[in-house]
Amino acid sequence: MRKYFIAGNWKMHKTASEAVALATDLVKELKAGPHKYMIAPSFTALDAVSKVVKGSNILLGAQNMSTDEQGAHTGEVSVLQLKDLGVQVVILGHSERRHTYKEDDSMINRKVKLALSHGLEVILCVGELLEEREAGKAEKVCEEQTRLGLAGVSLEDLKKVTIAYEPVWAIGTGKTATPEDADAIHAFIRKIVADMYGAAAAEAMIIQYGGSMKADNAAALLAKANIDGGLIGGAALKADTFAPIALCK
Ligand SMILES: O=C[C@H](O)COP(=O)(O)O
Repeated sequence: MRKYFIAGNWKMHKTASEAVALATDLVKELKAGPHKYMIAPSFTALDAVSKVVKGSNILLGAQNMSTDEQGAHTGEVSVLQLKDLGVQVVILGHSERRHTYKEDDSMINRKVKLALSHGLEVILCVGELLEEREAGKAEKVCEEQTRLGLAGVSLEDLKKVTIAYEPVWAIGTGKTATPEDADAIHAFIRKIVADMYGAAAAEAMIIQYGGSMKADNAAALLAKANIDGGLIGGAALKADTFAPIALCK
């Protein structure tokens, strides 16, 4: 049986007490789960959720991080502050950060390198907009975001990186890439990683799919050779919609 990396990105949902309730349910439900798991609550709930997942098989993730270790960065959260709360994984370059908050590849790359230098795992998100897909540029966009996001990352540190392919037009829209289309982009991203780091590193790279992944389409997506897990938004907000994905065989 393949071992997948199933991650929940709770985005800007849930108060701390709601987050604790969901995390408590998930610790119970995923206890014997066969896969690797992560949940990423809002910054405001990290401390409380950290105490719930401690000692469980669920890693604690953050949804973003500052480019700098400390300093005059009003409203930002640093890698040291995340580590202080027990965060083990950080999602970087999510399309909502890229497109709504205008984070560019060089900023994302600084964050990737800073997180890795402090021993955090990174989920680096890449993915094209609808107009880019329609213009035949999906591969070009994913290649650029992968190459620029990973620039300067050593082969050793690459072991702590997961790539999440999230076609922006599929996020929160109910539209999912077909398993075949998603797999083709995943295979393409793997080729880029092979070109940058060699075949063994590319083979070992976990590439998650994200974009309206739900219990009823997860199995078909995860059956594809190049889809190694999921980064799940909407369906991660309830135990009874997340657990069936997380426990899939
Ligand atoms: O980080 C998660 C993705 O943006 C997917 O979100 P979604 O499952 O709500 O489409």
